[in-house]
Amino acid sequence: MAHADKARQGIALFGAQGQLGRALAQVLAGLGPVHTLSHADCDIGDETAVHAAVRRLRPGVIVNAAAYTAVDKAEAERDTALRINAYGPGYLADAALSVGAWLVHYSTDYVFDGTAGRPYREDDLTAPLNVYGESKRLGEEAVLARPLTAFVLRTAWLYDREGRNFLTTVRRLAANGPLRIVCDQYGSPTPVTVLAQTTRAILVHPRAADCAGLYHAACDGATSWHGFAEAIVRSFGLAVAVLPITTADYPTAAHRPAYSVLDGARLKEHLGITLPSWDQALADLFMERP
Ligand SMILES: NC(=O)C1=CN([C@@H]2O[C@H](COP(=O)(O)OP(=O)(O)OC[C@H]3O[C@@H](n4cnc5c(N)ncnc54)[C@H](O)[C@@H]3O)[C@@H](O)[C@H]2O)C=CC1
Repeated sequence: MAHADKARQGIALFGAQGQLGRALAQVLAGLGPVHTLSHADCDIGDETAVHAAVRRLRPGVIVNAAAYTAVDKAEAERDTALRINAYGPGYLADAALSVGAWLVHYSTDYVFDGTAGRPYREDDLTAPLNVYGESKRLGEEAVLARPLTAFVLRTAWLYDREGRNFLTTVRRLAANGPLRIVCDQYGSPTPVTVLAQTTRAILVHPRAADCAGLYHAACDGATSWHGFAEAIVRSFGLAVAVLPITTADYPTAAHRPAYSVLDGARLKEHLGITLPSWDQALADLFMERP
């Protein structure tokens, strides 16, 4: 079947009400009918519910934007994180196999321990530092172990102009005076719109069917949370100081990698797709809606 026909047959979008899910619903709309499923419509940790939803919709493509994303809370809720992030993707992969659908699934830079000292490639050793990362790694493995056309996209530091994320939090807290932000964790902030457009570019690519697998899909370049906060403050034109603090000054339940930058060379090599630099992507977001 030709590549574009898979999406034309219908896209079942799980996690449609999350920040990435909302962007995907908009960006994928032109490709074919998009069936949006929220947590209330289908719990991806419920194998029977997943199979029933997929049997009913018979999509050509399943896109899974549903996940347990509370990184710190996951330390105390391991079973729930595993149910949703490790077993859920396996159920979706089995359901995709049963109807011949492709599967797009998202994973995280937090599968790495942050000690590489250079951007991580897809075949670098994973060694998650926290339960969330561990649960996401198991989810990737569950999808990639099944013999189906699956794209597992590891992404990082997602944000949007709306909803609850780092950008909106910085904007809100800036009203209360100087911000204290961690300066010794490095990553690549990625707007959800950029990741949604990347997903679309993969699905319409003429060679997509031959290029299934694991890809790093985050914006190019890197910054610290402190550097990102400074850029956000500048973008909003806010007059507030952003003070650097260390990870040790801001203890959290979950340990996080110090350097989880993702190398996007494989996506470029196999599919010719590149993502913009993180600062260009932030600027673009403000160009769209000053
Ligand atoms: N937010 C970030 O910074 C990063 C996110 N990711 C990954 O990107 C993907 C999208 O993340 P976001 O949109 O930021 O997350 P989000 O937390 O905004 O959205 C997740 C959605 O999943 C839904 N959900 C939770 N449990 C569910 C269940 N059992 N069944 C069905 N739906 C359920 C939630 O209701 C929510 O709408 C996830 O796979 C996440 O692990 C990867 C790296 C960084």
